[in-house]
Amino acid sequence: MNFNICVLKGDGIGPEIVDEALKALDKVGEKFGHTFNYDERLIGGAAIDEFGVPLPQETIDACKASDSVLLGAVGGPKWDHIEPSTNRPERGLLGIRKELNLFANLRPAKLWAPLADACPLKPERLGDGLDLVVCRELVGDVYFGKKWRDEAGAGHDDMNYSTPEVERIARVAFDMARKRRGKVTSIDKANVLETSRVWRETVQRIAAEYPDVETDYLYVDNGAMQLVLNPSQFDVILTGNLFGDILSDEASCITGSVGMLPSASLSDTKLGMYEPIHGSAPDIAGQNIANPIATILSAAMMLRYSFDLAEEADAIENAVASVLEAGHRTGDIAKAGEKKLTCTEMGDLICAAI
Ligand SMILES: NC(=O)c1ccc[n+]([C@@H]2O[C@H](COP(=O)([O-])OP(=O)(O)OC[C@H]3O[C@@H](n4cnc5c(N)ncnc54)[C@H](O)[C@@H]3O)[C@@H](O)[C@H]2O)c1
Ligand SMILES: CC(C)[C@H](C(=O)O)[C@@H](O)C(=O)O
Ligand SMILES: [Mg+2]
Repeated sequence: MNFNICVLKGDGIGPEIVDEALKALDKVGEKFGHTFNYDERLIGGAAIDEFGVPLPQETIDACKASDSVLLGAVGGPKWDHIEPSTNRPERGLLGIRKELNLFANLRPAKLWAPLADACPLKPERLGDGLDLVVCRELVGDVYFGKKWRDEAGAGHDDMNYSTPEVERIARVAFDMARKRRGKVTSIDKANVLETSRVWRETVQRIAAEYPDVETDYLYVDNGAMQLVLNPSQFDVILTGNLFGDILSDEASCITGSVGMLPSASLSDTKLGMYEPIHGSAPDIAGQNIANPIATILSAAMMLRYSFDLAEEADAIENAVASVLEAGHRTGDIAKAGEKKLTCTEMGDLICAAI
């Protein structure tokens, strides 16, 4: 089959890690007889440099015309002077999420068995290990509320959640829990925030439609603590945009590195956007040492969710497992004294294993 993918490499390590994911897709195409066509467009700082805006209309149009979008990362010190309410690189990412109505951000975090020693938690804390999905609402919350400075110079960010916005992401989480271990933990701050009260009341109502799914409610401060004290209690974490951003980075470090966590951003159509959860890592950009696994696994999620190619997605995930099993590591997951592969070498090994 033929698939058209809009490729947004972005900034920093973005181009390095996306190139490895494209190699993996090509390998899958070769093995299973598919053709993946790539339409490369600019976003983030790269788009600011070329077009003066982080999300040019032609990038939006190309994404909408594609079957799916693969993104690296945006941002970096070069553009850090630009204020958050205007055209920062990150606005390009938020903008494309909104344009494509990607309200459901799935961030699976699992500790791959060969990486047990890269996990910072003591084995007794890990219990049955870490295998959870953060189901993060992605187009609402304080991210998309009005932002302004008043005359006194105070900053304001409006935080909003409507009932329909919570309902649709809650259904995604409960449906997913049914296919997994049957548990949803909804994380909010309902003891303080009105948005979280709407969140909790709505989740409670949707939970009643899923009596077969166990539902738990935690305040986010406790949730953050539970994640490191007893991570195996979590199956699906259902949470808002801001809390999901923070909790997913926290979950990622239990897996050994933020460089291991992929994500799928989904709407109610098949057109999704797939990206690692990490950023553009300016501290290591241009050195060919970034871990490409999160991006390669994001490409696998694209095959699974946008293209319904489960066997092909399995081929990528099994290849990652076998490369880790054989002891190959990039710097972020290597132990002291272990050989550190380059980004390209890791991509090559995964392709060979596919
Ligand atoms: N989705 C995105 O595009 C996205 C996500 C997060 C941050 N950002 C942006 O990226 C820029 C840098 O942000 P930051 O430093 O807070 O977070 P970051 O995720 O870029 O980096 C945090 C740390 O993790 C390391 N790291 C990240 N990805 C890695 C990988 N694949 N392999 C090895 N190490 C990796 C980095 O070297 C750094 O030490 C900022 O402009 C931020 O806004 C973008
Ligand atoms: C860069 C930023 C806008 C983004 C977010 O906060 O959603 C990032 O941190 C992420 O996790 O994808
Ligand atoms: Mg983040």
